[in-house]
Amino acid sequence: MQNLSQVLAASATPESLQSVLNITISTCVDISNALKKGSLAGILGMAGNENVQGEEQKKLDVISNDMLKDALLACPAVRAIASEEEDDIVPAHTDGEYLIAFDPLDGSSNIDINAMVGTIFSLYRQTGDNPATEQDFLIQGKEQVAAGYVLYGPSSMLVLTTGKGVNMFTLDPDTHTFLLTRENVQVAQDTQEFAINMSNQRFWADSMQNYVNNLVAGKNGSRNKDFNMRWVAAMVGDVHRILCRGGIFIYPWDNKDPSKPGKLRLMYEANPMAMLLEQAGGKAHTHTQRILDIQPEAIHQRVAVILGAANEVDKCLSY
Ligand SMILES: O=P(O)(O)OC[C@H]1O[C@](O)(COP(=O)(O)O)[C@@H](O)[C@@H]1O
Repeated sequence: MQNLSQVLAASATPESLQSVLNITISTCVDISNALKKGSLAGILGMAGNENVQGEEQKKLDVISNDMLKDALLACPAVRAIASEEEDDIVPAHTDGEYLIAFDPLDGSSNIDINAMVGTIFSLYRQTGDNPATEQDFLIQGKEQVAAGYVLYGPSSMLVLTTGKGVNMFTLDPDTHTFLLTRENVQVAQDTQEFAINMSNQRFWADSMQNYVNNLVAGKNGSRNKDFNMRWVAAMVGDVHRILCRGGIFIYPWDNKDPSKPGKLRLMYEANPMAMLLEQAGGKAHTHTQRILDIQPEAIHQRVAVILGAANEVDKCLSY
């Protein structure tokens, strides 16, 4: 079975990009090992601070962020980093080639119940003579040179694209290496499985309420087929299910806080997942545009997300 380095070399991935990916992913192996210890290592529970999003940080949000930050700032190919847990971007090496944005621990509400969580990352190639600024990160998602996530579940899995399809790797706990277990993943065009937090239904736009009501109506409704629902409460887990067996994932706009266009963050949640879905033959949109075409305005910008099976995303948008 091929390991990650062999797959990256075989796909002619530039060595400098390989170095950033290898450091990111080997740090995820350390995070995976830490997670396995859980409360034995005293790493569960709250950290006692709030992040720039106004969310209470979990201890593991901070621990995983510090592990990735320290490892990436020490990598000469890294120009700067941006993280869900960092207020501002952090410049690294001015002569570095890559900007990396990451969500160190996605699905934080699942940590203390021992459910699925993950690390999501997005890379851009950019050089410059001056230390990087936030402005340097505001690049459309379609310019990403790599995107992926590590899912910490029953097994730890890496799902990665460098723009040449999507591959899945499984962590061998004995050798601590990711081995290729599924190549060139493709998502079915149609589906009968949807993922959305139904408890927010009364806050959605009428169009979204109509769309979801028709899913729930199943055979008795205009869709003439039954739909199943799943909600992992960790985007990384819901997207992984869709890459494995299809489906649609939606975190729509809602009027709980009309000032926010959505809950999920563009740079280190929506963009990397959108690149993975499109590389796997799926689609990823907000209510109004393709996510990878969005011109970012801020590092922690939020967007609505509708992604998954291409025909079902089109159906949802038709509402
Ligand atoms: O709590 P809700 O409304 O179900 O939202 C769950 C969503 O929020 C998130 O947990 C947000 O991510 P973080 O945990 O990184 O803040 C997503 O992973 C998930 O899809």
